[in-house]
Amino acid sequence: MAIIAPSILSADFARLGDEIKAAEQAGADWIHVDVMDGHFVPNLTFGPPVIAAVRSATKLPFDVHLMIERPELSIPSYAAAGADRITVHAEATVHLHRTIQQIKDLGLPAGVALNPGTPLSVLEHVLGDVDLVLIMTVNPGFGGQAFIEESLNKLRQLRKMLSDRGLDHVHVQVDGGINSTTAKQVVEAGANVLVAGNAVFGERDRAAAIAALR
Ligand SMILES: O=C(CO)[C@H](O)[C@H](O)COP(=O)(O)O
Repeated sequence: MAIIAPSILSADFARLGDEIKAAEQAGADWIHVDVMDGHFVPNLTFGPPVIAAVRSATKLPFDVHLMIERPELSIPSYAAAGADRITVHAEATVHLHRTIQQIKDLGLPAGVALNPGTPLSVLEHVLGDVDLVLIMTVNPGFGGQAFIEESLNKLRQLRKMLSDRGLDHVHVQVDGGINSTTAKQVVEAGANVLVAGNAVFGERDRAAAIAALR
């Protein structure tokens, strides 16, 4: 069964702790934490102090997605703030292999995210080191965008790459434009972790929203 990770980018920031608790009560598996720096993506969200402040709101894992340039400079701060897993963008660090090892050395599962325009080939020599690959199904930066259909081919190719290498245990996560229709499509194409912002926090009944995604 797919892991559902509501993205707090679409939550009410004025009530962030309560929103996270509501997502847990509604049946979420992970809390997806979107960190944006206003440089790598044209939007700015929050950093370690805010994450640390809401960490006690839930026992669910914090799945921290760093949409920031040079993540290697601040990964230890996100770990200290309470990240349970950290995903960096392949496009945002020159030393992807070293950055993955840095996350693993902190005792956390490491993920690599790819923008829609980035080919799977950048994963070729690090695939055996990662716990998760995040296929962005929109261009990162904002919630509420339309799902990019080409992502389905990318997901199928990624699942084949993993299977060919005996790496079926690696999580395949999708993020952007996921709703009850696209959820079915991405799972059929190989995704097993679904990030959803508006499809969860935009709905009054979050439990029904998460059930619909499953
Ligand atoms: O990483 C993100 C944007 O960069 C968000 O997680 C994503 O946009 C979720 O929002 P929605 O499900 O509404 O598309």
